Amino acid sequence: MTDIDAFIAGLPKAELHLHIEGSLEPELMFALAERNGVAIPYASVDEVRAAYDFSNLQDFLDIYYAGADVLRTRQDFHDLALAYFDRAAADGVVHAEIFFDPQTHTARGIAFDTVIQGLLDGMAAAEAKHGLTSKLILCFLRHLSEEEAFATLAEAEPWLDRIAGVGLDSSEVGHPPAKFARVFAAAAGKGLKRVAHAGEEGPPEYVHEALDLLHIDRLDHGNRSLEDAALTARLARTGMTLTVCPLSNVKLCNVASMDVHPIDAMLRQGLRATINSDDPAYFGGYVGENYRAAAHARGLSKDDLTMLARNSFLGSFLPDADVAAHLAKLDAYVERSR
Ligand SMILES: Nc1ncnc2[nH]cnc12
Ligand SMILES: [Zn+2]
Repeated sequence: MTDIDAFIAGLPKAELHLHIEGSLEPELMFALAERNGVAIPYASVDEVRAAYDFSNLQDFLDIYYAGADVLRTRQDFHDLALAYFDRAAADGVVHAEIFFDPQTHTARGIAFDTVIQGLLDGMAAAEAKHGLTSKLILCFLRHLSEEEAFATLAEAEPWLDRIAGVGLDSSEVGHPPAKFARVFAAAAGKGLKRVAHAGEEGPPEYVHEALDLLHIDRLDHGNRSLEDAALTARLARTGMTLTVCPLSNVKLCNVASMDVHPIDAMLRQGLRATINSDDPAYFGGYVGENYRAAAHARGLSKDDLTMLARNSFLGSFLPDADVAAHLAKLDAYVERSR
């Protein structure tokens, strides 16, 4: 382990961009398929991993939605969540704000309540086991209609005190944020925070829409904002958090290789960038691996890494006092590491 790797391992961090369905490891996929008597189109774990070769977001999404079919019971969602939290805790994650895609499950006849109860069970178990705190963000699938998003928000109504915010994910190009302006306004009216994937594959215009029409509190990915200097300056000036996912960007061919990843350029331009894993079971690594890959390829310094971890707490939806407590622990860690 290099000095930088050891520094990253011990660095307290929050993860702000993680799709819980994207943490389904092939081993758990097989175990759940067997437990639930679900047929899957793979003969072995190696065959599953070999299928994870994507040329774009849609290639990945097709496999990701198919994989989620093994998730059937409250216990399954608990097991999925706790497996993620175990990995995250091992990487120094002390707080996680995780996405879930209820429509992927309700469309298959799995009740919204089954999904959320299982995830909440997993979150409680993680706090008891690791002291790792977490929040839930309900994502609307943008390839589905506004009407379906409103129906999902209605299903979430009994659970609103357990949901921190709403997000927007799935196929970006052709499904601009504008399509969801009214449902995001309704979510805001219910006191929910708002985040959206924008500028992952879609143009800078989608980031403008996410800001101006969805009134987002946090920007997921946002890479293509860099193509628009005025937009980049606006994001920097307003202290907007970007949840950047380096391994995802490379796996989905949005960035040609880690050697040219713009994470350091983002920091230099004053953006509040963070590092996250997106769909770690599919993209080759959890948050620690994302930090390590970016650090080695882009020559990130300990100061850069500390800034990324600091940004993860500043960009979280934790109360100010909790953020301050996390930052104090981060500072103490950095001081000890000098
Ligand atoms: N990277 C990503 N972009 C859009 N939708 C997603 N759903 C899961 N991962 C996603
Ligand atoms: Zn994502």
